[in-house]
Amino acid sequence: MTLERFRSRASVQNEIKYEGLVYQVTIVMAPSLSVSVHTYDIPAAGPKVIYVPPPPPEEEDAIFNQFQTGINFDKYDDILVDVSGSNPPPAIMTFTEANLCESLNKNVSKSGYIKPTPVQKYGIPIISAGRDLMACAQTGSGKTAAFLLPILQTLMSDGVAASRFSEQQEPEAIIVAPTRELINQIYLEARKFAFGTCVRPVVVYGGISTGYTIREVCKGCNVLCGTPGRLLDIIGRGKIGLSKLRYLVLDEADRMLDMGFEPDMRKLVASPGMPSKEERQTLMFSATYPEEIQRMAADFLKVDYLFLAVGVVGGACSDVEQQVLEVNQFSKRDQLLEILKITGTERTMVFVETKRKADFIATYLCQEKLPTTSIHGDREQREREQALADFRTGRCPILVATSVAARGLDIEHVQHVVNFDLPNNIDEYVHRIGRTGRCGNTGRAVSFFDPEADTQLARSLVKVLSGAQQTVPDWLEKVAFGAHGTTAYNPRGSGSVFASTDTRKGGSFQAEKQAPPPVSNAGGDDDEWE
Ligand SMILES: Nc1ncnc2c1ncn2[C@@H]1O[C@H](COP(=O)(O)OP(=O)(O)OP(=O)(O)O)[C@@H](O)[C@H]1O
Repeated sequence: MTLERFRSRASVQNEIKYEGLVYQVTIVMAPSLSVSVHTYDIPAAGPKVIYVPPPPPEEEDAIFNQFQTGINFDKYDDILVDVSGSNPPPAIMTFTEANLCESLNKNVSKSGYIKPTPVQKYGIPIISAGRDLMACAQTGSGKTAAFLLPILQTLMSDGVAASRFSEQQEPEAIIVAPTRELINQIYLEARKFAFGTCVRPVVVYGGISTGYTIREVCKGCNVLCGTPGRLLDIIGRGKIGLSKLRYLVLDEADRMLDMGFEPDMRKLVASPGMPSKEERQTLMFSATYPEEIQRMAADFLKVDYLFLAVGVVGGACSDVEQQVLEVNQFSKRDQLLEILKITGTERTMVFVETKRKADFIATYLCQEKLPTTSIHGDREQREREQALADFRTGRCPILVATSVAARGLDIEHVQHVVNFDLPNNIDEYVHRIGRTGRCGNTGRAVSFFDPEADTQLARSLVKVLSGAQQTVPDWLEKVAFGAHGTTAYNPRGSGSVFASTDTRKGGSFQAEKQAPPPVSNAGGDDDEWE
């Protein structure tokens, strides 16, 4: 018998999957024992990702690089706030009342925070009191610190410290967000507030080397920030234990629970060792909460969770001047050029519907000698991070983006947002225009409304514009209420009036929307997301 024939009969083959590779181990039992190992990439995961992102800044100045508050920062105090649910703790008015420990207080001051924003005034004591929370506050109004500060405060006062000596790390907090760039931003915020303490945040997301990610986790991990896919992967590999978990935070919670991510979130809470919702604290934050998502969110929260609404749930930030132009498909490019010629080197984000279009428009603008970069789900992670860095530094003051950049990104000096293509649901619009007008600064958003494609959005657009005290063009009102012969609904009727929309009380603002969005919020490009 030849050795080959013997192998086929008497060998044992085993496949071991580890760090993005399949190790195919062949053990031949006789005539002499031999072992061979072949490796290949796990096919489903595509080519092995070897990108290791540049290390985060170490210098204090860069860590505490501040986003300057704007002239309207104090106007946040005028926004109506509603907390629903039983026995909410009283709000705090100052950071001093938050009783933060010395290091955290120092880091808050070094970040340039002088007084808390409304979502912080109400959110911090609710979280410190151990309550579950669903919080809704407008874009750019400080939701990240609203959950990070009370979590870090508890971990610091309990003397939690990262340990390098364990193969399996057991974080006290897990934070999830829908995109790589956003979770990295949250991680950098956590790292800033934890500066000089023993609490160690770590970030895990797709598109970077798994081996590198695991090594980072194994250096010690108290606050694990992750996108769902990579988070589940790391947990599945046994690198993360959940027995010490106290906090589970869903940022952009409505997105995390829509049909794109809901299965992953359910998998996460069903992971072995995950404390039940009664034993952990679950916190959800977003600027938008469709009612059907709120109802489903209750599955993840304790029955007595508190609902915090700062202003109108799903409302746009009124520091953004919104303009809607009627533009057909074929004149969009010329209109864009006109706008960009006026805005000059001011930082502008241009949102388009598809990845291909993002490349196409970015190339077109570069040919027109406008320094432009782009970000979308088909670009490699290295390119995505470079694009964002070029935009942040102003090297490329124009960023063409798909939905992947719509939520959460906090980039200073973004004065303009252009919706080259409108998204197919209004919540996505609210998030996109919220990339400007942040932290009390003013901004401007121009949207191209193509009657051929965008009519279904008209009514909710009118509602959002009037809710943010913006001028509603007559033609848009006609499109919204004329063509389809609707009711005596008055688009300006209730927009400026505060309306709480805790579904447990029965909603109002969201309920008035025409054609509620499908349960997916993703916009056109679902594979943009983690
Ligand atoms: N109390 C404060 N004082 C000064 N600046 C603050 C304060 N709170 C937050 N900021 C800054 O405001 C900016 C916006 O905050 P953040 O990104 O948390 O907003 P957000 O509400 O999460 O927005 P989005 O809905 O777009 O995710 C950040 O640069 C943050 O550092």
